[in-house]
Amino acid sequence: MAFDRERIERAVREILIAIGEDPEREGLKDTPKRVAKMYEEILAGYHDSPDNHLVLFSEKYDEMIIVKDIPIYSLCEHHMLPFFGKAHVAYIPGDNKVTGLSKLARIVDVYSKRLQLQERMTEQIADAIMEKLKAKGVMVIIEAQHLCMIMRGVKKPGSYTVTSAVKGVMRNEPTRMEALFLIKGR
Ligand SMILES: Nc1nc2c(ncn2[C@@H]2O[C@H](COP(=O)(O)OP(=O)(O)OP(=O)(O)O)[C@@H](O)[C@H]2O)c(=O)[nH]1
Ligand SMILES: [Zn+2]
Repeated sequence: MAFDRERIERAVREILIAIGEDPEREGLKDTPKRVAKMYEEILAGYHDSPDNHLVLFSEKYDEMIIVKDIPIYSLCEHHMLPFFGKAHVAYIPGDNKVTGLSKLARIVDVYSKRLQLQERMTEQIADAIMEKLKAKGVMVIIEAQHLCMIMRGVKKPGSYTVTSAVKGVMRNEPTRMEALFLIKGR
């Protein structure tokens, strides 16, 4: 389904009324429009897929490739509040096929710009790289702070959630250790 901006505008206007605000006052009159436009941007992943980004090219390289500290911003599906932090992506190419480094970050965006669970997003990124790149192995680690745990509910600022998805040969102990060392070492 296409992104329905007008429907979001109507819904946001309803929320403004429901919380006791005046949707016609100057500061708020364009807010439904702004929020709809914002959702279109930060939830753009629903209309995107790794296929739109993954350009493969041949390179005789069969060692590990890591792009680390990729900033991520997503929305938790339970509260629609942001969670944000860093993603680290490591893969070992198969068939001497690699992709542009920026494309790994683009895949992170495809899955983070949706209503998500951190665990699911981590798996989806790893599966996409494994499958589309025909990689021999993949490790994805995401460390994030969830605003739903910070500004409401249990209110635990400073807590981080770390998730990992490890596929293929990356599951072998020495390879896994090498990836972790390269990701964590500065
Ligand atoms: N596993 C997982 N849980 C998440 C994620 N984002 C938010 N949550 C949790 O989803 C749960 C939803 O729990 P509920 O009890 O249905 O909602 P709630 O009453 O608002 O829960 P509290 O946050 O404990 O107040 C909470 O424990 C959140 O911390 C995520 O990415 N992964
Ligand atoms: Zn939440």
